[in-house]
Amino acid sequence: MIPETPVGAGPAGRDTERHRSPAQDQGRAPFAVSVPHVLRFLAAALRARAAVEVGAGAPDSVLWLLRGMADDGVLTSIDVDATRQRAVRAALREEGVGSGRTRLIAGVATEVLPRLTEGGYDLVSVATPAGDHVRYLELGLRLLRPGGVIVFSGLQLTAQHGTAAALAVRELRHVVEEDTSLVPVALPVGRGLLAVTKQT
Ligand SMILES: C[S@@+](CC[C@H](N)C(=O)[O-])C[C@H]1O[C@@H](n2cnc3c(N)ncnc32)[C@H](O)[C@@H]1O
Repeated sequence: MIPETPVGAGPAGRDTERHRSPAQDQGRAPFAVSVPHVLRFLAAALRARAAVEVGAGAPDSVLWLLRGMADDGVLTSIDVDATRQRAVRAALREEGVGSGRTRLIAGVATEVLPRLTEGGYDLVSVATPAGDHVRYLELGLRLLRPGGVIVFSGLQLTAQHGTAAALAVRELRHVVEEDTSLVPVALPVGRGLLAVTKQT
């Protein structure tokens, strides 16, 4: 039997019953089809000690990534919206997450990512709305150590033809398919998820 994972337990902090989001509720289940579960799984499988998140938005993805990462792992989270980052910082404090576990950077991802260490990361998670995904793939792959993974969530894999979201997915898919060194998997999780690793 797979043991139930108590929400908030583990490296990211203590359990808090008060402010439970839908994603956290899913953490009560042994397993669930959810983006946070995939992020935690990838972070754990990769034994991630260094990860990057593009588009923190809400605290959930930050907390679940940290839960999967090594106890001393550091998550660098980039978001252009400083207000959202303040909310993330407050949630991390409330969960008892040590300040050394995260590096919150307020900025435009395409400007911040090139400043990060090449080959220094196990996992890159992209959760921004459709737009610069091909650029994020290029910049994200540069950051990964051999065997590292870049994962896109909220991709709208089934977006209506002709929409900006559909175009973004088509472009990303085209670039991934063209590069035979890349190993992708698309999953119907959330609005659609694509994980890519590079075969070396
Ligand atoms: C959908 S939310 C992310 C949700 C969150 N990761 C979760 O699942 O809990 C998207 C976030 O991307 C941020 N964002 C959008 N464009 C960005 C950019 N160019 N650079 C950095 N952050 C960006 C937005 O401010 C927003 O907070």
